[in-house]
Amino acid sequence: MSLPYRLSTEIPTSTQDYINARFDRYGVNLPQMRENFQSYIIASTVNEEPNAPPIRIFNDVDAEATPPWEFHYTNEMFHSPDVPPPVRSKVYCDCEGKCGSNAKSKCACLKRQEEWTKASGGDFKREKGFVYDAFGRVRFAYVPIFECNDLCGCDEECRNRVVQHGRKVQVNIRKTLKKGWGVFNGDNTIHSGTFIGIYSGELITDAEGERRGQKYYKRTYLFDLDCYHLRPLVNRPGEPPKRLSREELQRLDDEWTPKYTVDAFHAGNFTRFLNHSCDPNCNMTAVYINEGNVDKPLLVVFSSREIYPGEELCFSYSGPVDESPQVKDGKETRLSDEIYMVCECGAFNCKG
Ligand SMILES: C[S@@+](CC[C@H](N)C(=O)[O-])C[C@H]1O[C@@H](n2cnc3c(N)ncnc32)[C@H](O)[C@@H]1O
Repeated sequence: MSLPYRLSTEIPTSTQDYINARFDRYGVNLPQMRENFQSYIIASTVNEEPNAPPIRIFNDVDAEATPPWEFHYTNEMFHSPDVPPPVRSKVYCDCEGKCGSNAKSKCACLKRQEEWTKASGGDFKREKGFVYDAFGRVRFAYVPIFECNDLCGCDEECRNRVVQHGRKVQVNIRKTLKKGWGVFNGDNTIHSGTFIGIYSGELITDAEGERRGQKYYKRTYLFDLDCYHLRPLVNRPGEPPKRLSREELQRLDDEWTPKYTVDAFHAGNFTRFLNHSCDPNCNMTAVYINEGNVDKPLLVVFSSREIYPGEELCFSYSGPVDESPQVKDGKETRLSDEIYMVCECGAFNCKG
């Protein structure tokens, strides 16, 4: 069963075109210009996340009024015509009220979550139940999350519905000294495991991502759907996930190429401004809601530790920080395509 979706050819451009045609007026660093950008963000997302705290824009570094008006602000995924349309997940539960997460529960969503948690190689004694705790925070990282969906019987208060309820944290977009624009925490501490935002944008094929990667100069907004949890499925499409040994996973790594990439250049939300850090406080997790195609999870940003008011939110563009470095021709290489000559994250363990 198909799901409603929008094509990348439908990305709205009228607001960007309007502002850019009047750049002499709108390019000036005045409070009014920042307010226009803030209002544009609210207007673009008010229907899907009416309770999301407003995002503010700050620049005390230079004369740029706002981030460039080069993208459509959205939390949605716009599909490139050569990416398969979304298909509805065949798994849903018939729970009433909230889904139970104990051993007696017959919840189909819980069963699927536990299968994937197990296959992802975690400590299954500790990592039982839904990934979210009673406060909607992630209990263990690097496990794909399968939320309850539109066909499930449970209510909106079910603990297995977090990303679908939208952003609750207050974040700001602020110009940094050396990394362009970045995302900063607002006035409240963000607890570890909190949902921050969906890395939304254009969903394109890996080949198109490679092509665009060659063209982008200095800045890139490309992120592969390079999900570790999908590796065991490489030779067994459509089958349930299976726990594999470390050696088997290593072997599968060689055969693995991600199929899709998210490009947040033309469309995206505040997460497109998240910079890289070698000592990150956020991570990216694969989350499924209604999508039944395991190759097409949402890339979702969660905090990975407590983040204090005013702190910059960053994640590691090279994947989990404790992942062993890739070595090619005797040299350590990075795993992703970040475009900058020198890392300016400033972390004590910065790899440069
Ligand atoms: C996804 S964008 C992040 C938002 C970007 N700062 C902006 O102003 O639009 C990625 C780009 O930000 C810059 N960047 C991110 N992290 C960086 C870092 N640690 N050091 C230097 N540049 C960084 C690079 O230009 C990179 O290609």
